[in-house]
Amino acid sequence: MSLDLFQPEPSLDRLPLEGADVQLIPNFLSSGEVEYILQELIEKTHWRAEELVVWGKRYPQPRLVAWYGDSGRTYTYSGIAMQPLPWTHRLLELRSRVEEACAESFNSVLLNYYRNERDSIGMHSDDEPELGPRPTIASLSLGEQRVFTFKPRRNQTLRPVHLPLPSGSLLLMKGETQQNWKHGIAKTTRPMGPRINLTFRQIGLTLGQSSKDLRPLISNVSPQARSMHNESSSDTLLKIWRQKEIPIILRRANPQPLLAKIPFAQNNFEWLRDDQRNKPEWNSQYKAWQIPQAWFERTIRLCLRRYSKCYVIQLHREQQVCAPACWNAQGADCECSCMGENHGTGHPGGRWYEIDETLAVSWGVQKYACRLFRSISSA
Ligand SMILES: O=C(O)CCC(=O)C(=O)O
Ligand SMILES: [Fe+2]
Repeated sequence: MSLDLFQPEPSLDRLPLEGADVQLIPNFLSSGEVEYILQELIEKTHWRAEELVVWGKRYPQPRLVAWYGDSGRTYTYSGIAMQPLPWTHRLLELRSRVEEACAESFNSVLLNYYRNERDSIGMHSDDEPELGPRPTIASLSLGEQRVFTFKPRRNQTLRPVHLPLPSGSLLLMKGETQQNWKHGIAKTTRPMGPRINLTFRQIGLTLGQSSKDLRPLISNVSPQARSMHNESSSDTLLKIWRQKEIPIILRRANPQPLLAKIPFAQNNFEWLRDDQRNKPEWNSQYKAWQIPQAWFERTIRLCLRRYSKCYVIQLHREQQVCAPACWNAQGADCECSCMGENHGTGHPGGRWYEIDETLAVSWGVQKYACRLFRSISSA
């Protein structure tokens, strides 16, 4: 094994990424160090082959993973609350070197093992609430060089940035990076050797039991398996989902159908259909009716007429500035930052509903708003 005695000084290159703070230290580890650490990590890490469950269907995750860290930092992985494995000597050594380089401290590390060119990680942001609003993530790469792609989350005028991550490099993502950009590593057709990536993170307080049964319902088909969520608001959401008095309309990302959970009545099928050409379909897994997206406004009005109250759960774009399109809206659809508070207020004749309660909940990379609608006129 050869040691590089004359490594160049690590350099800190800041990437020109708008609304982000990303730095790359190309030679954080020497090639000699990488050689034995990579082999040791491949052999000694307790790798897990995870599965993603999306709508009841299982998909193997295209890489192996492992989670190490301080005890008591529960981590929710594909709906399973997981305890980290205790730090090994090697991981502690790497952690202290990384901490020194970026003047931050970390209490956990996620390892990803990309076995070959077919392994990948889908586009995602590491924006789980437990990481805090402006997390620093230090990402150490060993082995085959793979291309790390950044794509803007909202500002579509910005172009994707492709950054090759050399073996031994340390990538630091700080500040607003996770709020404004997604990242991922695509599969390639060119054969690739093994690569291990370690992301050091500072995880907030223990989450406790996760709300497993609701999770697959509103997580979108993101290959990003790791998802942590805000437990108190997700528990409230779970209670809302389980109650049987007030109907719930859940609008997920397009093109998935709406889910309508309606208190039991013999004629629900006919009532929901209301002479439409399409038919509601019963989803026995979620005990809810699947109905077309286009029925959103009509179904809310139907529910308010019959039950006078109705929960509406839909995507919430926290960063989307509330604008005239929202104030002058006539319908119930509102994804913007006001969570429906200003919605339709500028429209003469007023709204046909009031909002009684609002709840924002993070679920994986998505944010949802749950609003309780109450009818105020003959809807
Ligand atoms: O493998 C990498 O470089 C990225 C891993 C990553 O984004 C993650 O674990 O969140
Ligand atoms: Fe990530």
